[in-house]
Amino acid sequence: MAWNKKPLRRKDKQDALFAENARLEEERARGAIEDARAMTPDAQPEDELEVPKDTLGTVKRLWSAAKGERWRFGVVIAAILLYTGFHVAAPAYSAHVIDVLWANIQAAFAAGRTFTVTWDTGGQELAIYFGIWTGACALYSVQCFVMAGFAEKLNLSLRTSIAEKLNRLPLKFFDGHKPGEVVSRATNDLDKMSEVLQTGLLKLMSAVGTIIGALIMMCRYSLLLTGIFLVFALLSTLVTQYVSKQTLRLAAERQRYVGKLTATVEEAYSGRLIIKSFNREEASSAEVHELADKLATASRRADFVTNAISPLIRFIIRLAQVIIAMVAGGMLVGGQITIGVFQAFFHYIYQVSEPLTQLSFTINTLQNALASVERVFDILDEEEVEPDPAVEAAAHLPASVEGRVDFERVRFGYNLEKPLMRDVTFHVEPGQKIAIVGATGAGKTTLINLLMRFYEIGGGRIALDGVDTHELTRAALRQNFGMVLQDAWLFEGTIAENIAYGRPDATREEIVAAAKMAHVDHFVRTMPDGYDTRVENDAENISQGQRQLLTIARVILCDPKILILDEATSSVDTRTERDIVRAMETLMHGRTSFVIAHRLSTIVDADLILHMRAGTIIEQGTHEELLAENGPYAELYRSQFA
Ligand SMILES: Nc1ncnc2c1ncn2[C@@H]1O[C@H](COP(=O)(O)OP(=O)(O)OP(=O)(O)O)[C@@H](O)[C@H]1O
Repeated sequence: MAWNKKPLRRKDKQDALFAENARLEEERARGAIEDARAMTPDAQPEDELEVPKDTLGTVKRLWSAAKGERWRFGVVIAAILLYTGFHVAAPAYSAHVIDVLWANIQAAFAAGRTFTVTWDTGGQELAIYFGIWTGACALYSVQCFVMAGFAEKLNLSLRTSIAEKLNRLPLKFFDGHKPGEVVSRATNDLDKMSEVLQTGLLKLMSAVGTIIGALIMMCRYSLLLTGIFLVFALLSTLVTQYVSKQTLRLAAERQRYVGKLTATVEEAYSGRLIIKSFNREEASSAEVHELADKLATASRRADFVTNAISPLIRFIIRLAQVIIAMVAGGMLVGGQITIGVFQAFFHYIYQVSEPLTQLSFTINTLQNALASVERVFDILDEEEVEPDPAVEAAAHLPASVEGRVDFERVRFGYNLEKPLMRDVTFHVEPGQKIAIVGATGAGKTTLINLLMRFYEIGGGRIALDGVDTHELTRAALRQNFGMVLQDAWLFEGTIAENIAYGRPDATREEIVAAAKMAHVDHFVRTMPDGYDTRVENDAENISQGQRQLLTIARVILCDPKILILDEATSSVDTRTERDIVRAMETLMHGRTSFVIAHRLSTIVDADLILHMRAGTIIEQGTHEELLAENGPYAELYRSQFA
């Protein structure tokens, strides 16, 4: 079912058309809970451990998506190269500075002078050293700033592509994907990508450059010391690799519990009335407590591994430093290295070991982000609706549409293997009222879906005023229809804006006139700010019946040629129901109207009744004709009114 209709609970319970409502209600409730679960941002814990299916392909595609912004990436690379050069040069130059200072100090002591730093006795070297670090800092800021621009522009362009793509996706796509899933692609996945580009990729690139440069310098100073360091570095890398896998696994476990707990709390919140009415409060809060306990345990483990393990890695590096200090100390005493080189070597150890400890974690995060990007591309690759014909090639409806509708041998199925409609034919004259009846799942909504071209037919023809709807643009077709559904959709905005949704240029007078015709003006005036009252918090303060009246006003304002009404059968009071019926009658006057009828009593005056079963029209005619035929409709009618 394409529309999320509200459950039907009415006095005429015996109505055979709605025998399955309870089951439907249950199914819808279940669907809503599943949707809520999918809406939880962290509902896909397995994301944490995901790797891309095609790393190279995804990177290439991301690169082509960055067209127009690649220069920024070029600037980042140049800044990283220069930064790495400065960064690696600094310790080597510091060795020179210390050796110069040390030589000057010794010379001053030998001459019995007090040593002071002047431009010629080390000042010049100190100034250059300061300049190198200032340059490194400046280049670091440049790469962060430009990379942020690159990542956010890329994010924006992909997000825009998704937003445009969603408009071109067929409804079939939305039937098969939970809303939370799609929202998560456009928000979480893209945010993850830009965050990782800004931190992870940047870190990775400058880490690789620094590690290579520093190791070259270390080898130039001493192969022996570098060898000792590499043994320990290898050990710490293995530990890091193992730990980062554990961290991700534990983080995934934590996210799984966060997801479960959020869904359970949401479920308990939305079902609070039912929970209370069945006295299940204790059971409900026990479930929440149990999940909260599990979450606390999972969080404790994840935090321990994340926080307690890095001292272990540092310990391995410190051990390396102690051993290197002992060996290097011997070399210093033996005159194989200078004091400046001694301290510079330790600088390089720091420069290599810090990024090394983070390298495998950074690589995991990058892979994870690429997997997110892949999911974004998956949406962008989804099959789109058949494009509209070009405006000049499209057929045109007459300037004044009359509202004649023809279904000719229409065939359709939601999936190719399972045809639903095989041969649906009927003819509607302008201004007629057509009632569509049938048991739940008979295909009433589907008929409307096809008329509005929400789905494409598999065969046959649907015509409006004799023009094949397939040859029209969807916008040209749909502008002739007004729909009033049971699930009256209001958005966050004022009441006036909600009424004027289809005609944002409508004047206040027109809005009020429409509201009066819909019998909702009185109610609106009782609201705190009248027509300027904001509909917020899912319109909880507006009853189901009032919402429906507001949507009727919305359609009245658009003055469409053809109406589609899902008869009001929601749990509204008798007076509101009378208002709705009257408002609908006003609306139907002089227009072709399709009414999805839920009660046979309201359709006896219809010009044409389409009785549907299993996707097919099994009978059609006026009420009298169908009674005279004495078929299934007559039987149904007699079962209700006998
Ligand atoms: N989006 C969809 N994807 C796949 N199958 C669908 C979809 N919408 C409806 N169906 C199936 O098509 C058949 C007709 O459904 P439809 O919603 O048209 O019935 P209906 O007569 O409007 O029912 P109800 O009175 O309960 O609203 C049902 O078997 C339903 O399960």
